Amino acid sequence: MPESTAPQVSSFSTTFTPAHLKFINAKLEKLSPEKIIEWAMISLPGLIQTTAFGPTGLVILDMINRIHIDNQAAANVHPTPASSSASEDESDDGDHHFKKSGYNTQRHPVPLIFIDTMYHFQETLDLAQQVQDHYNIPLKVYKPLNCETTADFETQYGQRLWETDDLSYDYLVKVEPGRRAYQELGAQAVISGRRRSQKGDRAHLDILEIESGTGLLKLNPLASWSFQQVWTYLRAYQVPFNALLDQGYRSIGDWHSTKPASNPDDERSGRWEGKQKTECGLHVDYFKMRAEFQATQKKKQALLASREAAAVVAAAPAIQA
Ligand SMILES: Nc1ncnc2c1ncn2[C@@H]1O[C@H](COP(=O)(O)OS(=O)(=O)O)[C@@H](OP(=O)(O)O)[C@H]1O
Repeated sequence: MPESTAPQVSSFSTTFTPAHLKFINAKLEKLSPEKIIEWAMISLPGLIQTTAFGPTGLVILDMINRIHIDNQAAANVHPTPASSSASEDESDDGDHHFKKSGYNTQRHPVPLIFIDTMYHFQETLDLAQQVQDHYNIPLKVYKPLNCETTADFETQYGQRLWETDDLSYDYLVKVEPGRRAYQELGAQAVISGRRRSQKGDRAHLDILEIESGTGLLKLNPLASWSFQQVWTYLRAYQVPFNALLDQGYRSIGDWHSTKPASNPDDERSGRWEGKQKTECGLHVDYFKMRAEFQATQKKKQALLASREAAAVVAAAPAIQA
């Protein structure tokens, strides 16, 4: 049974009371997303961004890069462009390179993680590469435990696990790898691309949340934006985006649970179509999810054991005869 080590408790957020959180959120509500992100980059230790390269996450990523560039410029830092030769460096001053090369030559200041469920669209995987090239960022990819390929996953858990045991599927492909990422990177605060206009559980999303039990901070800097605002930003700043958006997709997850949006007023209407489900588990109570997963595994093991015992009993008369 895949297990991460016990979830760490964020030492930073343990100093927050509910009153502190309310106060901070009231302040954050008055800030633009850029200012929220800037505040987080300065104030929150162990800050990382988790993204499936949805339109919201791409806006956030672009904003982080712009803030980083501005900060470097303000601090008069002159990074060496990855592509320039030594002789060019001698003839031009650093500032010239900085302006000429733009943010493609900057080191990304907030670690970026992507959970590869093994069932993403090829368009999403292509975009992941495009984004890394565009921003010159080292992407940290996390996969289901002990799985390099889809075949590895299916050897361990069977084919189309989402049809037979949706909860275990979500835990194995998203929740556990995500938690492993947070542990390994020492994350204390995680930026996500959720927005209130995505409706469902997200309709009343706070900008800053504290995960119960672990104290992990979750920051949703674009909580107040509409899809249209996100889209306008992407086009205005020429941010790379998923080719599936041009085919009517609005929210993009695994290929087997994602379709173009069926309702133009509900951007997540193409996710888990025909099911009650609205979340993959990444943003629900971690301990509850883990407990349910463990209970399901126990039941499966008990069932297997009783089937094996029944088979032994059934074979017994044949052996005696
Ligand atoms: N596979 C994967 N890897 C890393 N991070 C992920 C992943 N799936 C979801 N997320 C994070 O959740 C944000 C909302 O995603 P979705 O609207 O697609 O919903 S869901 O999480 O799949 O239910 C999503 O926002 P974006 O950054 O806009 O993609 C991420 O912050």
